[in-house]
Amino acid sequence: MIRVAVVGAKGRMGASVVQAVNDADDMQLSHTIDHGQDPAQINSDNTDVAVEFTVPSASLSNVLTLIAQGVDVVVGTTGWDEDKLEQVRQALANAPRADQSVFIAPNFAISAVLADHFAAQAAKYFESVEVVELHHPDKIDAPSGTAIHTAQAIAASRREAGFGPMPDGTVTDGGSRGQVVDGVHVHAVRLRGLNAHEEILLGNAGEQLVIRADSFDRGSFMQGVLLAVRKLRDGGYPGLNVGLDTFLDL
Ligand SMILES: NC(=O)C1=CN([C@@H]2O[C@H](COP(=O)(O)OP(=O)(O)OC[C@H]3O[C@@H](n4cnc5c(N)ncnc54)[C@H](O)[C@@H]3O)[C@@H](O)[C@H]2O)C=CC1
Ligand SMILES: O=C(O)C1=N[C@H](C(=O)O)C[C@H](O)C1
Repeated sequence: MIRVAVVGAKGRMGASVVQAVNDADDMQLSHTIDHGQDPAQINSDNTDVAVEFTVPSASLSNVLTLIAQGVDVVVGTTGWDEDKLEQVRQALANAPRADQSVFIAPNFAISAVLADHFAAQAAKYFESVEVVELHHPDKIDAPSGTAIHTAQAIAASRREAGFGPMPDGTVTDGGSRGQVVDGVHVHAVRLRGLNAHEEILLGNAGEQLVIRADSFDRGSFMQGVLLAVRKLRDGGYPGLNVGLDTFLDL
């Protein structure tokens, strides 16, 4: 049995992970931790893999603690930038176990991962690309971690293809053009009734391609979370890996 700890267990995602682990034949819960409880209770004697879904302001500290405890970590919390990722790499370089792993995914739903992949492929064939993400109104960060990841993938693809900036004649902007991530405009909608959705709009003169991914409920993320737990437990992914495509044949 894979011994799994859940950090952020009382949250929307954490509670879903607790249920998914309880429902999995090859896993058992070792710890459920939430705000105010010490993640250092989790260690390599009682846990194989910790799953972390908390808040962007707490995630790095939790992950560094878990690395020091000798535990592999699957992270779904958003808010990662290059500086934070580098701190994780350095902590892993000094980790108790040589083959220790941290896996971070901005999105564990296959629809979102494929949308991201297809958007990066398509971006080099279109003059204009913009990203719209739509979420439930209880989400605390905007734009979504997924949308930032998508915009960065689109920008990298366009750079590789030798593309310059996109056409945009906007002169006055009170914020309506969204946040510019790596040269790509990203727009965030918050609406009761939604869960997690993303649309990538690609345009040329006289034509448009729309790529859309919809997560209608949190169950959509669980297959990806359990896959990551199993992959880390089986080994072969030492160090820091980012993105569910790490485990997919794309
Ligand atoms: N990668 C993915 O596929 C997905 C990622 N997310 C991300 O996961 C994160 C959590 O999302 P939700 O569960 O919707 O949020 P939530 O607000 O429902 O849950 C967060 C939980 O973390 C707890 N928490 C806060 N500080 C903590 C700390 N220091 N230690 C332990 N627990 C702490 C809170 O008490 C709460 O129970 C967000 O960053 C969200 O964007 C959400 C859905 C899918
Ligand atoms: O907070 C959410 O709900 C989600 N957060 C992640 C993000 O910010 O990309 C993943 C998914 O969009 C749901």
